[in-house]
Amino acid sequence: MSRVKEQAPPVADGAFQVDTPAVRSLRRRRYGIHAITFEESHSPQSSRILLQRFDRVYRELCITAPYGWRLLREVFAMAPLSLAANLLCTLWLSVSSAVNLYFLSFLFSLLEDSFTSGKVAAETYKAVACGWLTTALLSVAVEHIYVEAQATLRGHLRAHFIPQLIRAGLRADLPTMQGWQSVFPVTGNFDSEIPGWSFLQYLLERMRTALTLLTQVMVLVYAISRKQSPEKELLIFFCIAHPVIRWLAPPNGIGSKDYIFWTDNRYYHHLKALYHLTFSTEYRGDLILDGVTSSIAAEYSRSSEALGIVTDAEPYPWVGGLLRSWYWDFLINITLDLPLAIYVLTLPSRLSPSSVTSMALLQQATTTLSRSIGRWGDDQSSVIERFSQAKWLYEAIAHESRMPMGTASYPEDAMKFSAEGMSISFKDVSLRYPKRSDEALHKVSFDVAPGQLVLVVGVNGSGKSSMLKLLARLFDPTSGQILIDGKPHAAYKIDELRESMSFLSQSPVVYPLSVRENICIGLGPRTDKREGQIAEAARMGGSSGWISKLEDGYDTLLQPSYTVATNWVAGFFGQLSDALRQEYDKHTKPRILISGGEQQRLAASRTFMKINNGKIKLVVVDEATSSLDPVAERDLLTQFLRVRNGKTMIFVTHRFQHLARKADQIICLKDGHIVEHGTHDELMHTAGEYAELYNAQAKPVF
Ligand SMILES: Nc1ncnc2c1ncn2[C@@H]1O[C@H](COP(=O)(O)OP(=O)(O)OP(=O)(O)O)[C@@H](O)[C@H]1O
Repeated sequence: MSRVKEQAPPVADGAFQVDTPAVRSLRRRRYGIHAITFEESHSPQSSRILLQRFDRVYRELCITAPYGWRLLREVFAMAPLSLAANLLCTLWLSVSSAVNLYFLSFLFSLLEDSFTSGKVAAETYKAVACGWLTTALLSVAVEHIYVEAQATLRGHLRAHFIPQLIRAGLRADLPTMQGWQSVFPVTGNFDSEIPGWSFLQYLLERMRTALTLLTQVMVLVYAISRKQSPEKELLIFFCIAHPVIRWLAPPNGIGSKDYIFWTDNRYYHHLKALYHLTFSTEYRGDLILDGVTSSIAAEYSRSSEALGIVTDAEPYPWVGGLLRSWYWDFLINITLDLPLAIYVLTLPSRLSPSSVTSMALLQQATTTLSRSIGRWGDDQSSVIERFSQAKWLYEAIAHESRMPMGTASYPEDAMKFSAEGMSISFKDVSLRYPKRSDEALHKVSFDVAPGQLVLVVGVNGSGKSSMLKLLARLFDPTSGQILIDGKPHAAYKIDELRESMSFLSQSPVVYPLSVRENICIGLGPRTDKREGQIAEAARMGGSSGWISKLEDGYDTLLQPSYTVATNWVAGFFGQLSDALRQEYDKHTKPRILISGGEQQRLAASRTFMKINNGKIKLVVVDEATSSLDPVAERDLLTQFLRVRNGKTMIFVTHRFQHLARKADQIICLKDGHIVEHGTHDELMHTAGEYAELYNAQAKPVF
């Protein structure tokens, strides 16, 4: 990777926003195509600033440390043996290198004695060698146990925290989940998601490195202090020079500061999109149909030329266009490699048995210490950061929906469940979505009596789906009130209210579960899901036909969430052996594509399963037949009308001829306003918006 000349930054490089007075500011840099923004602490200029910084760290620790402590206690309570095994292994691995160093220095002093006395203490040599060997064997065994102990502890954490996170995640409202990354400490990558693990690992690692360093230094000091030779001071100097220089050197790159980076280079984005288009199978069919395959290469070359030769390496902390001055790296290297050279060069003037063993000890000591210091420096995160992660985890687990939750049961009279539909009143309801300047609904008012069939019509973007989202409380109105059975919508327990509604949306999802689970997902865990009922729901939704053609029938996984992993280099470049490739094919579950119409039928079957088995008082069907053929659409609507049985039903559809005369009332929306409202005959009479939409369905285009 080559560093290229820095491009002109969009804003002048330097501090542009003071965060905490005199302590933190944001700085910007450019590195190739990337812009980087990071927090930088000012170098302390006065004791006052230093004090402020300590105060800040102290206050943050006071807030976050109790969470870390709570996490540790919880881990101890749930997996005491596993935690103890981790601690003991860490302890041994921390001191083992110092023990090795001790044996080495002991061996050297034996050698020195042998040189000066001319006698070889064979038994002592043997004892030291045995001790050394045992330590090495023990370390190998402990490494193995440590790997297992870590895996077990991760398993405990996963089993303990993920269910709690899932419950909290499901409690969150829709607007919160749209920015879930800031609320929940998950990346969406389940395979590597182990809540609390990075915190524990950090503590164990820090403990290991600190102990290693401490014991190594102690052994070295002990070994050197026992030496009789005049080079004692020289040895000490060489041993500490490297650690001290590394300590003093500024971090290479952004270091431990928080940073974000992005690229606003439009050529780069364009190239990335074209690359994705070419190699992603989902676009290939459309690319061929659109006849653009030949122009993509030319388009790529054009944009590539416009981009020029520029680095797109991601600015990780250790680069980021912020390399430290060259002399620091020079000093670090020279203090690591040169001591031995200097020592050897000056050796002839004072050659002794002690000098030879000192040389070997020096070599071993600088290498070992340097490794330990490097290990310490590798993890740039701070204690506060890790404790904050523990705080974040507990706050996420305790997360409650920001939507005010009611306490009233729904329905208040449990006996009325299936007997009567839901009554709905919208009173001057307006809705403005976040980050939108216009209102999706403006002062909408209407009443629906229990058991009525309501048709909502209007052109695209008129607010039909928004009205239904309010009913399900995906959003709350910006102003106005919604009454359900005479009570404010928000007064009810939201789960109970939603359990009595059944929604079939305009873009149904296929969950990454089996066909059977896709049909049953709306039901509570305690509901009896008999095969006959599932088959009946599939039949009513029009899914029986296509499901019967699947090899695994109802057990088919339509979107497997787990694919077989390979060491991708071998896999991608065709170097996987035939035997492994066969194994790969055997375990790879392909994604089974079903048509848009089949997806809608599957979702409809799910809705019927809920209607047949739940206590449904309201059925909402939002443009759910758009991909169905006319026969399937008619059959589906007939099925809905058959299960009506006193339930309130709301249909949103652009093809509403079948339903128009059956509807008790029709609401016609335009630009978020109700422009017409009444029965089919009344609205046709006025010859307004509704009549135009109705007649347009029958009119030929040409
Ligand atoms: N989540 C959202 N965030 C911001 N704006 C939204 C959101 N959902 C809908 N809108 C906007 O609200 C307006 C009404 O949208 P809505 O989906 O309710 O219309 P619709 O009548 O159902 O349209 P269609 O017939 O195309 O389904 C549109 O301008 C749309 O862009």
